[in-house]
Amino acid sequence: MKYELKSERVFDIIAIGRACIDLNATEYNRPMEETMTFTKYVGGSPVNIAIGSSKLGLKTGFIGKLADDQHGRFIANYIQNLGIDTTGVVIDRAGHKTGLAFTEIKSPEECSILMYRDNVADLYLEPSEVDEDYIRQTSTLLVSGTALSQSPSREAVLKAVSLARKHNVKVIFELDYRPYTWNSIEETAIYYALVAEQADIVIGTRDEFDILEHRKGENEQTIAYLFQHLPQLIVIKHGVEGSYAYTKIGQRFQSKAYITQVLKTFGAGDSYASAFLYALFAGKDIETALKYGSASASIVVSKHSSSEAMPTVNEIEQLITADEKEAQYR
Ligand SMILES: Nc1ncnc2c1ncn2[C@@H]1O[C@H](COP(=O)(O)OP(=O)(O)O)[C@@H](O)[C@H]1O
Ligand SMILES: O=C(O)C[C@@H](O)[C@H](O)C(=O)COP(=O)(O)O
Repeated sequence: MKYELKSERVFDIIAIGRACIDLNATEYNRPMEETMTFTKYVGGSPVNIAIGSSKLGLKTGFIGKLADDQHGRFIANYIQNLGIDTTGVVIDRAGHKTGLAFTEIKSPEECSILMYRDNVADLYLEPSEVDEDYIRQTSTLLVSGTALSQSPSREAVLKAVSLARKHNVKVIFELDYRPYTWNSIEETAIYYALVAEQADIVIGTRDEFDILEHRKGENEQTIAYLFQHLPQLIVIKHGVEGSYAYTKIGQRFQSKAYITQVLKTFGAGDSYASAFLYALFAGKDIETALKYGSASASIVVSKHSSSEAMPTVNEIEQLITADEKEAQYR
């Protein structure tokens, strides 16, 4: 079964939300208290997805607010050099700062993120800074849940979603739940539901769907709820246990995670989303798209960064083929 995304506009994907800095512990397998050096990368879920998509050859743009500082300029240069369109990027003139994510890698299983996100420029994107003509040029709009956590970014995103609907742009909602940017779980559930009900594709982990539904649920309950609304395709990730895709017409697809030598666990979701979406644009069926997402995530969790480590199509396909060959001998 296919859910085809058509590459018929100037952009395949425009992502909206944060572009920040990841500072990943250079000496890993220890607590952050004992880490003396960090390596700098571009980070932030939606820009990571834009980077991953662009590396896979999709025509990609980004809408977001960058701080007028060294970090903001580093991010802008990095994404421009990758060929991501930055027409929708706005520079903050009010002194807000770039968000920082320090990552702790205690062991491959024990990773955490220490985020510095007070007064971050990305959450100051104004509705007036979202341009209708830009949105109408894309086939899909990728919305990050964190961008809904505070005003005015929340209203900017709601405006983008409404323009997307007006211009027949498919809305992809990546739940991307970061607890520290929200005031309460009740508030998160309200805005998540608002956007999820209007999205065409919703992607998240099982835990993130629990936040959206404000209850501990099962996949079957989630799809029964969301398929009463606009979504056509729902992807629910279960970490190393694999992932599922459900269609409105009642199909269910599944992929395992590709076992690898894990260095750290973050970056999995963003690389998964870019490769899954790439595969839908490439005309692959949903089951194959799940494999692309899972293989891409497996590659990224074996490397040090989230953004820089985003794989090429060739790397993803080699991993899938090698796994299939190996399965013949198992
Ligand atoms: N330890 C792991 N080894 C290999 N693949 C993994 C691992 N953890 C996650 N993945 C892959 O990444 C996907 C997304 O991971 P998950 O942890 O569910 O999302 P997120 O990173 O958004 O929290 C999973 O569906 C799986 O394919
Ligand atoms: O999203 C962030 O702000 C931090 C990311 O850049 C970081 O690399 C990360 O946590 C990615 O996590 P994922 O959701 O597991 O892909």
